[in-house]
Amino acid sequence: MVIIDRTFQMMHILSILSLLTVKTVLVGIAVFLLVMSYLQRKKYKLPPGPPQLPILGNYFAFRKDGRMYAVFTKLGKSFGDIFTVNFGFGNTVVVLNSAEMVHEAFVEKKEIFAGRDEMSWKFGLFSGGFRDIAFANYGPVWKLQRQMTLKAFRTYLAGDKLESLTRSAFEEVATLIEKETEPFDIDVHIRLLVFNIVSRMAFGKSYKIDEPEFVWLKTTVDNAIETLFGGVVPPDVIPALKHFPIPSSLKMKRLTNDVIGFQKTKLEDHKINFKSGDARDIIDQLLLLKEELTAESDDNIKESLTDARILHTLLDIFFAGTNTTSDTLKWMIMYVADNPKIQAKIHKELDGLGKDFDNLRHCKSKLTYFEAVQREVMRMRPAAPAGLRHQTLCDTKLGGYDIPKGTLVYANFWTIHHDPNIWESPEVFKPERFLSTDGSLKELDNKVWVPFSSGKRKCVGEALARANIMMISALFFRRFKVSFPSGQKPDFEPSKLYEISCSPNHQKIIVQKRN
Ligand code: HEM
Repeated sequence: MVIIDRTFQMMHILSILSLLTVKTVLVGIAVFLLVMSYLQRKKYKLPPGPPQLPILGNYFAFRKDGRMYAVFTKLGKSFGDIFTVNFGFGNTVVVLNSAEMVHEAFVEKKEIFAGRDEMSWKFGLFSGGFRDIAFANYGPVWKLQRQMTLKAFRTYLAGDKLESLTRSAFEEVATLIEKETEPFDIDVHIRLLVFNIVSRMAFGKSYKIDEPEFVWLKTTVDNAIETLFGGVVPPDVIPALKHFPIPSSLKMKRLTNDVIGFQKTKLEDHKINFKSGDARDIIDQLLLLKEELTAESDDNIKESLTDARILHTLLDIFFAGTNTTSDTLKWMIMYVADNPKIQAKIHKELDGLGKDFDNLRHCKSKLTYFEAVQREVMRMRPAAPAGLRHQTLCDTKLGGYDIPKGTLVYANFWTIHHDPNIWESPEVFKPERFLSTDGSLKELDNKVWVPFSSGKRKCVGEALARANIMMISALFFRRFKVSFPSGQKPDFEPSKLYEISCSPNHQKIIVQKRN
């Protein structure tokens, strides 16, 4: 009896102690963060920002509207071109909120602002320990990996490979669209089309609309984007928590294992049938480049295309390349549907190509109005309106403020694209703003038109994305005419579901085959 009593007493004391420990740890963290932030503010002249709660920072500002760029834009009205904001749990970032500030940081000080945050547990997990392009820090291996990937992309851009696979992927999806006799949501068709182009390019496979692998891939890409960018996971606040079975961390791990497993099968299949002289797709191109690098004596060069790096480059292509391209195409369809005069001009220009339409990649100079429409869509609705976060690689200054080494930085491209000091009536869809009075295209000002960002970290897929968007939309508008059902108000408000992307809400559209 005495032993049982003692045991109960011990258990009671232990449970009180464990409660105290958790409380003490939390209070300790709060005090530590406050002291650190006070000391940092004293030592440096940091950009201003909204008042912050202890631990939670400005967490509640982001709870109301999940869209990061929208919150940045709102804060920018009070704090100007450069400010500091805290997502919570010490996750502080500096936001660049004007064309001047982004240009100074990403272009004039490009080497300093080219870093990525290698402390993040979730980005590290997803990128296999930062072995990809998007999350890896700036350095010689990353540079080479990026160059090799661009080289592999170029094999598609240089010849007719991209156009012929785009045409065949388009034909399959156009047949499905033609079957739609009632107004419908075109989301799944556009995504199927883009997935099929990207997956044919990456590993030579295309899908049917109801094929389980396609449905899985589409859902997984959405889930991964949501999980990766949807708030803080506990191990990113306290690294030791990565060893604990916390639901959000487990979800992240499961998802990562699933996508890595998927790409691994594709890579292993390719290795079995790989022939040096006959590169079938991007995996083969990368394997070929890897073979060439094996003879190199420089370890950095060899390291830039290990199997793990090829695998994670493929993941980047899917995660950074599919939703961005589909969202841009969906916005374009919506803007054109809402502007019959613009649609008529597009049809006239495309019809005027005659036989040249069979070689779209050579028609860019004849499609000036159409190009202006694409630029205007990407200005109005940039697919990644706040890009990915950068990190400074050494102490620097920006806009008169100190930016210490290791500062996390976001650029708000949305504000630049909607700045009335740069664009006349920025909320009006007006492709003509990109044209001279004689109808020729104005030179693009890459300081103010930045859907793909700028500097060292500029989107690696820009050329591929722009070629894809041009060809898919040319094929689409040559074949179809679009409109909104009468009485239905088009919804141009970007979805509030996504933190870093700018996606249209689901809505119905009428698509008619032209004569
Ligand atoms: C309309 C389509 C697209 C838009 C608007 C877009 C936009 C962007 C933006 C804003 C960034 C962040 C740059 C920064 O951190 O400063 C980015 C990065 C990236 N994008 Fe894209 N992107 C598009 C399509 C693609 C495609 C098709 C691919 C691949 C095939 C791709 C691959 C990447 C990669 C790998 C990165 C990381 C680059 C790095 O960290 O060096 N993107 N993109």
